[in-house]
This record gives sequence, structure tokens and C-alpha cells, in this order.
Amino acid sequence: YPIYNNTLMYIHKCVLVKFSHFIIPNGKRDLKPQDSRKSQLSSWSFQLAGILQDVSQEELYARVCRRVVLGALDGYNGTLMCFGQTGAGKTYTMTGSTESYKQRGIIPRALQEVFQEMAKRTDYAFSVHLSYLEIYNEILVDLLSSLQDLPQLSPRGMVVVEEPGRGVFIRGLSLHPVHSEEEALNLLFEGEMNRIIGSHALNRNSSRSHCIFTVHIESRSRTLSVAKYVTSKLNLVDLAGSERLGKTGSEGQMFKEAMYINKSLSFLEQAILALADRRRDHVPFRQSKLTHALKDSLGGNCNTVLVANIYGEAAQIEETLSTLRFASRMMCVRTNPAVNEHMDPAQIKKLQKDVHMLKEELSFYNTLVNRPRVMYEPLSEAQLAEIHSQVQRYLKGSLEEISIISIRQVQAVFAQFKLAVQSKRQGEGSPVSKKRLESASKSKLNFVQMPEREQESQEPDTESQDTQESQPPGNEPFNPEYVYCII
Ligand SMILES: Nc1ncnc2c1ncn2[C@@H]1O[C@H](COP(=O)(O)OP(=O)(O)OP(=O)(O)O)[C@@H](O)[C@H]1O
Repeated sequence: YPIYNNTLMYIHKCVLVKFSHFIIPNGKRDLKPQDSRKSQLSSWSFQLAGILQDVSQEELYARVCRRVVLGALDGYNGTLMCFGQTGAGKTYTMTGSTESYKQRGIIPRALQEVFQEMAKRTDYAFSVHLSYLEIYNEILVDLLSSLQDLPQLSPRGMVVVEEPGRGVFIRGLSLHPVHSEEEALNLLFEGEMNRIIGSHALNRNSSRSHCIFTVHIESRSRTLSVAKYVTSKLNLVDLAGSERLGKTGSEGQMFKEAMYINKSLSFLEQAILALADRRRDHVPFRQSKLTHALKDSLGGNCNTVLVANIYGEAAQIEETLSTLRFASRMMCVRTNPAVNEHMDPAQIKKLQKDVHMLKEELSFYNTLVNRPRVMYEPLSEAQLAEIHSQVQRYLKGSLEEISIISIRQVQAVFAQFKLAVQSKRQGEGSPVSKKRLESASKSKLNFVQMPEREQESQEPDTESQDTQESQPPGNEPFNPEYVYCII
């Protein structure tokens, strides 16, 4: 790819990171910037997932983000993070341009997708909350705090905390329920506005901060009354631009801002290096507010995508190389995405109560129809042995029928038949050992849910069915092929 072409204003803006080969052009010595005398290299290669050159916002979203956003609706945490030098297009990529609808960025598109997809998944009840955090010079700022009636917390009142079962979260950061794309977009714009107002009031540059827009999703099945529910966090991160201190000659407040940014980005890089190194068991997440806030969003069970924004100008080669180096390090971080499932204690209690009530109903019903022997507890060893013996006697013809007393018993009988067929096929013959009997009764579900093809192959043809029907029950020799006809 002809990256260093001075005629290009932006080369495309986004390099995305995962496995593939990205090569900066060979032998373009003339395009090497004047001030990189230290390096004699004129070509570099980086392991990245792909390069997006001059692509539309729509294509970028489809290729890089959609998978992560849909994953969040299934219960996987997701992080989409833009990284790169100042002015390389991170905010454009993440939020987009206000000039036209077509140029909207990842966040508005992700919100649209979340609500559209939720409307399609009618079997689930979703709830969505939003938060918008800014980290400026190691100070946490809630960009949506103005929307709450609660007294405003001072920045010092907000802290990054970790709790078992809840993971990492910011204590004091406001969470806002949203029910439609429109509501969610309003909050995004409110946050953006607060970011600008805050930066004017405090006389600081709004682009010199890290921003984390988080979509918190919770889903519960509407059809199954299970105590299980699923949660996820979709973090959309616009990092502050990296910049060499010497290059801009910044001083005063700008110098301080740049120092904080570089420090936090360097801690981010250290955390990523540690995450990528399997021999390291400690990852220094607590070194900065940024890494601490992103602790469970970089590696672990999270779907993480880094979008590295770069300039296509030769004069920016130092920053471009440093961005790509960072990106290729991120490539080495192994993640193991997993659904965040939780059990709702209140729902568990309710289900236990329901089971208790149903058991009482059943026992009442059994008494009415004079069936007091029915048991609903798992079968004991003695009961399993009795079933084993009954089935053996039935197969030999010495027992005419097995009386049905409960569903559990029917399942254990079925499991016995299955074992008998299997051992006959393997030429082992009966009797079936007690150990196999126990394991068969445990595997009753497998038996009930036999795959269709297996069922088909074990079903006798009509002819043999007829033959079997015409045989008198009782003293005929046991033919396992017919067992499933009985079933
Ligand atoms: N792909 C693009 N197409 C058109 N304009 C773009 C593109 N990328 C960025 N721009 C424009 O370039 C300017 C700088 O981009 P942007 O503010 O997104 O950079 P940034 O990396 O977020 O900078 P900073 O680190 O200072 O926040 C903006 O005016 C933006 O609209």
C-alpha cells in the first residue's frame, strides 16, 4: 500500500488490528522523512488484521465493529478503541462528523444497531443504560452528570473500583436508562456538549482527554422462566492523541496535558505488553486511571478491537510508526471471549417456591387418584438396581410388564433398554453391569435426545415392525433390534 504519498491528505484513517500482514512500502527512500536519521530503515512490516484505506464510515463499521456490537447483545463484553496521533481522525472515526448523516461514526451506528437488533429479538427483554466518562489529566469526569438530579460529585468523588461478580466500574459515574435510539443519541450529544463546555470553562483542550462511552446491556429470556440473565458492556473508547513532546514545543498547560497523555498511553502500552506475555501473571492495570478503568475491557473475556488511526504524510512517519508498533503489540494480546451469565437470587427463590408448590399439588393429586407411591426425588441405588432387574426379567420373558410409576422410572427403564441393545451389538451380551446401569441412568437425557439420524438408523423398517408385532410377547428370544419398536 502506498502509505507515504504526500498527495493524500488522509490515508485512510483506520488500520485495524488482528491477524494479517501490513507492509509499509519497500524501497521508498525518497519518502523517508528528513528527521528520522537514526533509523536506516525504509521499510517496516507489522502484523495487523487489515488496513482500511479511504473507506466510508459505513464500511468501517461493517468490517470492524458490527461483530463486536452484536456480540454485546449476546452477552460478550466488547471494546472498540481508537488510538493514534493528534488529528489522525480518532474522534471522526468514533463519533463522526456532524456535517452529514452519512459521516456519523462508530458510536451512533452502534446505538442504531443495538436498538434495531433488540427489536428483532422478541424472545428477550433487554435493558440498556449509558455512561460517558472522560479522563483528563488523571481526573475522572462524568460527562452526563448534568442530567441527574442528584448532587454533583466532585471529580475526587469518582473512583475506579472492582467488585466480584460486577467487575470493574466507576463508583459515582451516572448510569442512564435508555429505551430508544433517539434517547441514546440525545445522551451522546449531551455528553459531547458537556465535554466542550467543560473544556471552555476550565480552559483546556477537549481533545486532550480520553473518553469512554459505555453501553451497558442486560438481557433476560421472556420465554423461559430461568434465573439466568446475561449482561455485557460495550466500551467505545476515543483515546487522547499521542504526540511527541519535543515536536510541538508545547509548554505550560499544553505541556502538562501532553505529559499526562503520554504517561497514560505508555501505561496502556505496558499493560498490553504484560497481557500479551503469557509468562507474566501480573498486569499493571492500576498505574493509571485509564488502564484501571479498562481493566476488564482489554483482554480477558472481552472482544477487543483496536483501530489505529494514522496519517498518510511522510512528515508524520515517526508517529505513524509508533502507532503501528503499539497496534502490533495489541495483536499479541490473546482474549478469551465468554458470555457474562449471572443468576438472579430473587428468581432462584421464586423458582424454588414454585417447585415446592407444584410438588404439593402433585402429591395432593396423587392422593386423590390413589397413587401415593409416586416419588419425585432422584432414584436411589436400590431403586436403580430394582429397575435393572425388572428390565432383565422383562427381556427374558419372566416378567410380563413393567408398571409405570414415575417419569424418572420411565427414563431409567429406557436407559436400560439402550444399554441392553448396545451390549448386544458389541457382542458383550447381558447381564449389564451395575456400574453401567448407573451411568446409563445418568445419561438418560442423551438417550431421550438422540440425534435424528441415529434414531432413523435404529428404527426398523415397516416389514420388521410387522414381524415384531406379530410375535407373541413373552418367551420369544430377545432381539435387540426391536427394542426401539417397543419404545
Ligand atoms: N476520514 C476522514 N475524512 C474526512 N475528514 C476527516 C477524516 N478523519 C478526520 N477528519 C477530519 O480531520 C480533523 C481531525 O480529526 P479528529 O478530530 O477526528 O482527530 P483526532 O485524532 O481525534 O485528534 P485529537 O487527538 O486531537 O482529538 C477533523 O476536522 C475531522 O473532521
